[in-house]
Amino acid sequence: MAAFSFTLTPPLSKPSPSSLSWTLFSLSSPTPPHFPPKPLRKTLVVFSSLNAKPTILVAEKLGSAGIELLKTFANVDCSYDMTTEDLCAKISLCDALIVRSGTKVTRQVFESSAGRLKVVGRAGVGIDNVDLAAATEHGCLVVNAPTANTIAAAEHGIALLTAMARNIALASPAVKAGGVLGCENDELCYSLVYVGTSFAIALASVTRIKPSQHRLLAEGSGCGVAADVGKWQRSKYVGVSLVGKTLVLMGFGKVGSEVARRAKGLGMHVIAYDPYAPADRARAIGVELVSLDEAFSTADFLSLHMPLTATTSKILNDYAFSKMKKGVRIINVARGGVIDEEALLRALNSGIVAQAALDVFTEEPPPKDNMLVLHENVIVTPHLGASTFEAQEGVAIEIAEAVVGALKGELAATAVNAPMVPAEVLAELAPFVLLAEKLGRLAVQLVAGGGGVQSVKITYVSARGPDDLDTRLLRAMITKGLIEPISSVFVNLVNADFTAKQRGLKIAEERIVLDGSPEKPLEFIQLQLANVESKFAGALSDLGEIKVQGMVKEGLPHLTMVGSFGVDVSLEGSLILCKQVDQPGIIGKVGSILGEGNVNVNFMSVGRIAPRKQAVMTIGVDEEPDTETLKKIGEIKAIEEFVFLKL
Ligand SMILES: NC(=O)c1ccc[n+]([C@@H]2O[C@H](COP(=O)([O-])OP(=O)(O)OC[C@H]3O[C@@H](n4cnc5c(N)ncnc54)[C@H](O)[C@@H]3O)[C@@H](O)[C@H]2O)c1
Ligand SMILES: O=C(O)[C@H](O)COP(=O)(O)O
Repeated sequence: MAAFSFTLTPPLSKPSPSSLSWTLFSLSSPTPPHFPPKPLRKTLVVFSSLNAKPTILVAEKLGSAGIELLKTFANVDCSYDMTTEDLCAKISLCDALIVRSGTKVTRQVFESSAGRLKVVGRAGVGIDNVDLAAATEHGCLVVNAPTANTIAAAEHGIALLTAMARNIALASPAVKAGGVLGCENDELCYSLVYVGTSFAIALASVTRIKPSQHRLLAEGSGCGVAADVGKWQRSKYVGVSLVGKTLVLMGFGKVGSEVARRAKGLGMHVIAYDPYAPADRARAIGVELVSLDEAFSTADFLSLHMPLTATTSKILNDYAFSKMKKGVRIINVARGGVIDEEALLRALNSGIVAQAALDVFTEEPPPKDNMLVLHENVIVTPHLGASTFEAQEGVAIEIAEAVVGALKGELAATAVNAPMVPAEVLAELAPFVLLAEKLGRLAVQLVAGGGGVQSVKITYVSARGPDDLDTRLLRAMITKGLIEPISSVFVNLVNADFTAKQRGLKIAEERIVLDGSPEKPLEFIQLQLANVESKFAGALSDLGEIKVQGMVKEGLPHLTMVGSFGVDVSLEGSLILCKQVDQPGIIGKVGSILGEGNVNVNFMSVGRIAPRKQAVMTIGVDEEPDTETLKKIGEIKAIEEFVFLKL
């Protein structure tokens, strides 16, 4: 009697949290997610909607062009000024969320989304208001709009620099209060902080105060503005020149570089501290990259252009100020948190820092009694760096395209928490991506016990050098294939590595370079699962590991090896693996049983050690055979074991 086993488990389709679900490939027809689309599309992470439009929640004001673009694809809910509670309440009804810097997208938001939120779009650069770890853990892609507000931010940096150097923010309201608005006894007086049009800064605050309160307020707050209203004080507002002065840029990325170009045009000597910036890019702009100590000790003006990270947090602190020249001037259009605000206040009061111009604050808006904001040598704007009409329209379009693209499953070029794979690389890798997932699905179903695997070795064999093959996508798809069939989690490119780690799945990758034509990115992929029992002994290698191997033929994934048996079957539909003693008539017998069961065979191949010795027969089937049909196959005498696998 033949020993046989067959599996109708585990279930491969999972309940979706809503009618909208994510798969890794777009569905061209409403077939179950485990059936691959044909032809394969160039997609990474795909939002598949069988019948409903996705819903996009826009939580902060976005340029109209972006909103219009979103509306062509989705239901758009523009709800501004929501509390955290409001946001958490709404989010489980939304597939995507778009924010600027004013909304904190916390872990609570992802948890409240109950798996529905698939894309967060940050309409701007800084993503410090999005909990990226939580997004990744929830398989939510985060995209940003990193380029459209660069120039606006750089212009704002220059505006603050020049406005500060020439006391414009202080002088302008003083003149206006006396000469334009008037400042009569007991009349209410408006104090406008206005930076000249030539520097593209508009208003900051409007304060209604009585003249009798001016001096009091000024003395109490340390702010010179109110006390000086109505005065034509030409000697008080003498500034400092920029030409020949050293401007230090902390962070030499997109904004930093644009500030550098402009500052050089003003005749400044520009140097930068940025350990990650390429020296040749700096040289091309005529900027020298210097050490942190040199940056601190040589600056006449120091302008911040780095992201807020654990390393940059409070990078300007007491130590930093102690290294600076007396009279240094600070500009911050990056993030409030890169400055230790209390240390800056001390440095201003001690005279080390002569002036500061701040667009961003640790807490936004800053509390009313924030002593930095009130300091007479500090000028402020309410996070206006990106706020030009042009930048906001650009950002809105950039983020709308990114979010819609991500929901459609297109490559997210501005993904923040997933690998960005260039489109041409993706196009080439697409069939291998499908192969990788199929091999993972197949391998895990060969494991006895349903407990999954603890370690997998992936071998990529290619004629290309190891540096020419980006395996992140392939690894993610193998992980998806290994984990999804035995769990209820959805794995995608965003959360694959995290999910593997969380489940204790160790992944070792090896690349073998073959002689041959490097036209194809890969010859084949092999998976080996160690320390597991198999429900199909024929899949074990000589070393006792489950081993499967596949390649792409004519654009389609093929299984080419099971254990030590060479086979060749297209990885479509489902698969029956039979181990038998090679002899005439077996293929016919299995074929007729399947025919009787109305199961269509799409591929068949036999791999054998030698004629009349043990062989593995692989049969690709379009339909799932019923239990009776499988039982009949198992009863064929020559068949030692067999397994049915859903791909
Ligand atoms: N105020 C605004 O409205 C506004 C507008 C746009 C950008 N920003 C902020 O400006 C900053 C820069 O934006 P970007 O578009 O130029 O970003 P970017 O990524 O192009 O550049 C950031 C640069 O900082 C460098 N950097 C990172 N860590 C560093 C460290 N420890 N020390 C020195 N340099 C470091 C990076 O190497 C990179 O070159 C970000 O914080 C962004 O959020 C603010
Ligand atoms: O990081 C950014 O892009 C800027 O800080 C702009 O932020 P905002 O979108 O809130 O203006």
